[in-house]
Amino acid sequence: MLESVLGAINLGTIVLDHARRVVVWNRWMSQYSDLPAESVVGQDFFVLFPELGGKRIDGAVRQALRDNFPSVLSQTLHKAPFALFVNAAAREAGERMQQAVAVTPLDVPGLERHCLIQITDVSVAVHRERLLREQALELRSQTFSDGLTGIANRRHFDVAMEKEMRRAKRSGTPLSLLMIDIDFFKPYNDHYGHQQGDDTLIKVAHALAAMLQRPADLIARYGGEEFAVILPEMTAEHSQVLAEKMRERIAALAIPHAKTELTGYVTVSIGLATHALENSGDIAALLGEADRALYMAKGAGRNRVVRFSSP
Ligand SMILES: Nc1nc2c(ncn2[C@@H]2O[C@H](COP(=O)(O)OP(=O)(O)OP(=O)(O)O)[C@@H](O)[C@H]2O)c(=O)[nH]1
Repeated sequence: MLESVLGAINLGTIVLDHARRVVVWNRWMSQYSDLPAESVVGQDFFVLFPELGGKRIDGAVRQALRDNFPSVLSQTLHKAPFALFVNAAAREAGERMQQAVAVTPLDVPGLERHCLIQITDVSVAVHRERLLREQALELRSQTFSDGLTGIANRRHFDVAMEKEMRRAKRSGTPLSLLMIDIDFFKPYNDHYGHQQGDDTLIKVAHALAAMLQRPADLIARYGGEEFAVILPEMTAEHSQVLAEKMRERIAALAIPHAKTELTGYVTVSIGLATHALENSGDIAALLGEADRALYMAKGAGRNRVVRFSSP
């Protein structure tokens, strides 16, 4: 009965005696290792499988036999200690079965202590776990990026802004913010249609994003056709130079705009504000200042950069 059970059980079962010789090697082990019981029983386990010598399993067997101490091998550290393959194709490709291994001391009446090694196939669980992890990463990136343009979304902007404002205050470095808005975008949409409006938003977003070179610089889609750029450790003067280049770059894209009152091409207006040590304030104040500068750029004729200065 016990032999039948051992043969049918869906688990690798190995028993070693006190001298680490194989006593039991069940059918599951033969099937996935391609080694029949006859070829292994009676032999020193670690001579049969020299690659396991000195590894965690070696220590676990030693602990079980000598100290009567059971172990479960960490699945993350020891994914596939045994050369077991789910099928011939996997063997061919060298892809080992993912394994969970437990080593348990076994007291056999009248004999010295033995140890039992149990191996479970966890390939399916590991695969599922990997999928879940990938999905989690994907979801995370979706919650932080704008679905249309692929740049950071408003939530990402808010998180980055908090972080950069804290950093600026701590280190006493300046923090600049640009607010960029496409000019006459409503008439653009009305004339060319929403789909082409979307395409233009994407082009503008990508052209602006390509101009940022430092890792901490961040461009986000702040609203419908409005972008915000966080520029840590950048003075008002430098930010103004960059903003001017951005404005020129969008004009140079030469995206036709039949309904603009300006150049005949898509243009942007940019408001700029900087907080430095002396006026380092809160996020709402910085946003308000950049917004006010953008409003002034619009009022002054659009297609221009305006730097906030206190009245
Ligand atoms: N295609 C498209 N249009 C959008 C999107 N989000 C906002 N808009 C449009 O952007 C336009 C914004 O227009 P307004 O803010 O009124 O201003 P404007 O026409 O750009 O004029 P000024 O900003 O004063 O130069 C509106 O027509 C919105 O429908 C979007 O995701 N896709």
